[in-house]
Amino acid sequence: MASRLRLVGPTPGTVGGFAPDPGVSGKAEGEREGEAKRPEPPRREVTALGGGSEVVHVPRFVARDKAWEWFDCLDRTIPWRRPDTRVFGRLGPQPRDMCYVADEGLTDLKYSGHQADAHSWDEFPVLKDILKAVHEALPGSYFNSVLLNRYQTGSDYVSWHADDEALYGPTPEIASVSFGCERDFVLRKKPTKSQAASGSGEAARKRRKVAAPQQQHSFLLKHGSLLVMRGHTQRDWQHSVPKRAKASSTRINLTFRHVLT
Ligand SMILES: O=C(O)CCC(=O)C(=O)O
Ligand SMILES: [Fe+2]
Repeated sequence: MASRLRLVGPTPGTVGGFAPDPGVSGKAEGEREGEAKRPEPPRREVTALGGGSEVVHVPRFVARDKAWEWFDCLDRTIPWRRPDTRVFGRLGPQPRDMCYVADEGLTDLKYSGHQADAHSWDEFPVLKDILKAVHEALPGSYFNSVLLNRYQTGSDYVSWHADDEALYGPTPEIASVSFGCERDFVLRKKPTKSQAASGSGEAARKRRKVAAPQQQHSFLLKHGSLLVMRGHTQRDWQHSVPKRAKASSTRINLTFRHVLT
């Protein structure tokens, strides 16, 4: 479906935490004497999903080399774990590695029957650097936790879900930074109450598809990209990172969240 896409210019010099280099002295055409040249800010694409839900995508949030430096550091130093979780009643290893970092004293994060042990930011200076870049790119935002996921191959994935736990409040902002292998990130509209009541079987799904094709949006999340979900996105939409046979290398994703205190 056609997406309602807006391209907007970000706050100059703040995106990605990469403020203009004070040493840059060349003047662009039309620039006034004494005015420092600013590097082009990364392009932002804003997709209005309707009903007060919005996604902001910054494909080149982090410069390539810096992003590889961060990838290597995260890959090597994070104590990755693959815990058992319960999906549709079945207990099994989560189909990706994870780690959770949060401010001290916050409400615990529980999902799919698993309680994530929170590490401290002080253990991982690299995460503080990435958090700083995210805060500078999103003035007014405040994140106090991050869930890290590592997808080792294209068989690793995250299934359809919404990050709609009560600890994030009714309209959470979630900032997702990706490194390494590019993967599709797909959003689909949650079924309405009457659709859900019409059944969950294959026949009901087909009936619904004919009556109203499910709204869906897909974003290719590249190395060094940022994607922000805002407003009612967690209430009204689900998201997933599907398996991809062709994805042969590791991807690391960080979702920064604000746990209400
Ligand atoms: O890996 C991603 O892009 C998304 C991860 C995600 O949705 C989650 O951790 O809740
Ligand atoms: Fe999620």
